[in-house]
Amino acid sequence: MDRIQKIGSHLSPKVAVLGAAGGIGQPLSLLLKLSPLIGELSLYDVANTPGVACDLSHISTGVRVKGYLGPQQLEVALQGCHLVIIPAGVPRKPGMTRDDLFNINASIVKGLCEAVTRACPHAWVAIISNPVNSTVPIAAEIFKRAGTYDPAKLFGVTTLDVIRAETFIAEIAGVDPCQVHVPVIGGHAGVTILPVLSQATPRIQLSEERLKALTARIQDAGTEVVQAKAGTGSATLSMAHAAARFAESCLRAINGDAAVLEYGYVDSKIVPGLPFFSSRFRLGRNGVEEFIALGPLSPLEVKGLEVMREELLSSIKKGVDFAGKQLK
Ligand SMILES: NC(=O)C1=CN([C@@H]2O[C@H](COP(=O)(O)OP(=O)(O)OC[C@H]3O[C@@H](n4cnc5c(N)ncnc54)[C@H](O)[C@@H]3O)[C@@H](O)[C@H]2O)C=CC1
Ligand SMILES: O=C([O-])CC(=O)C(=O)O
Repeated sequence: MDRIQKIGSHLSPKVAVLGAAGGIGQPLSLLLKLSPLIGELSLYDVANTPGVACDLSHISTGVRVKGYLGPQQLEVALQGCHLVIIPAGVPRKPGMTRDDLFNINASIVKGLCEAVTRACPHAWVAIISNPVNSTVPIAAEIFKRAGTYDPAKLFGVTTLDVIRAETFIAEIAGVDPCQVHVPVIGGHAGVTILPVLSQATPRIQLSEERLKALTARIQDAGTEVVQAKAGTGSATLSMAHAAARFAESCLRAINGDAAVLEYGYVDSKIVPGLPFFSSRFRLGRNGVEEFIALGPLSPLEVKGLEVMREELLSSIKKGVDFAGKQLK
């Protein structure tokens, strides 16, 4: 009886993927369809969602799948959602920075977040669309203006940086990536991505030159994929896995697990002067419930934190200014 009540008291969360028919959206939706933590999957895009939803709906798991197409169906798609994941927007081509995507993706994220304020104002929102360093501050401004902002429930997804750092360190250390833990802090673009290699477990002993090279590889890993894909897009499969891992953490917390540790780019006071910052936190039912201190940084990492400051701050300001102009 006790067990039945416990199970019965759990939610069967409804999760929306906005941009569900895209390069990230499709494999992410597939992974979410396989999740035991989800009751309903709401797939929204401006193209091709009926086909993606129909295809996924034939997979024999308990997750109900519905597809929604075009702006007139957006708020219907969002009704009752507990978690909204946003990979909508254009990806990079070789030679572009993530910031080059701002002009198109800022408006897309703004429009989607406005719909969230009307249809599911209490949902957790996880933003994948680049430039994450700016799109998350845009979302925050939209939510503030609507009076629905809960800083504990808005995230930029930086899990891919953590996954890459785990993978590259595992290669060097010759261990299973599952055994690696490494903090990756800051933001999600170039020098704003700061792997804290001095805190990696298992400990890695590398010369300063090799530490710098490993740091640079983690910072430039997105570009490595963009170049390998040669004009057809950026990371999609590894990103889908990363977003599914992040979503699982959110869903565990939504369902009452108060001991979930994650990384994400959030409204933060952890580094004075940087109002959005990615670091480790503990999730609970209410979202981010506790920030984990950064811990001791090596001289190289202290320098990395200083080097990122200007770029991260200017990306945050760009997002806030954009939202301010749009909302006038
Ligand atoms: N945070 C991260 O670590 C990462 C972020 N990204 C970013 O994710 C975004 C998506 O990348 P991909 O899936 O590869 O691009 P994609 O072009 O394959 O897919 C994007 C999807 O968004 C849809 N879309 C466009 N406007 C929309 C709107 N207003 N409402 C709903 N859907 C809309 C498109 O129809 C398309 O299906 C890009 O901005 C990319 O830079 C990519 C990899 C990692
Ligand atoms: O590099 C890109 O444009 C996509 C991205 O954010 C990543 O792969 O980390």
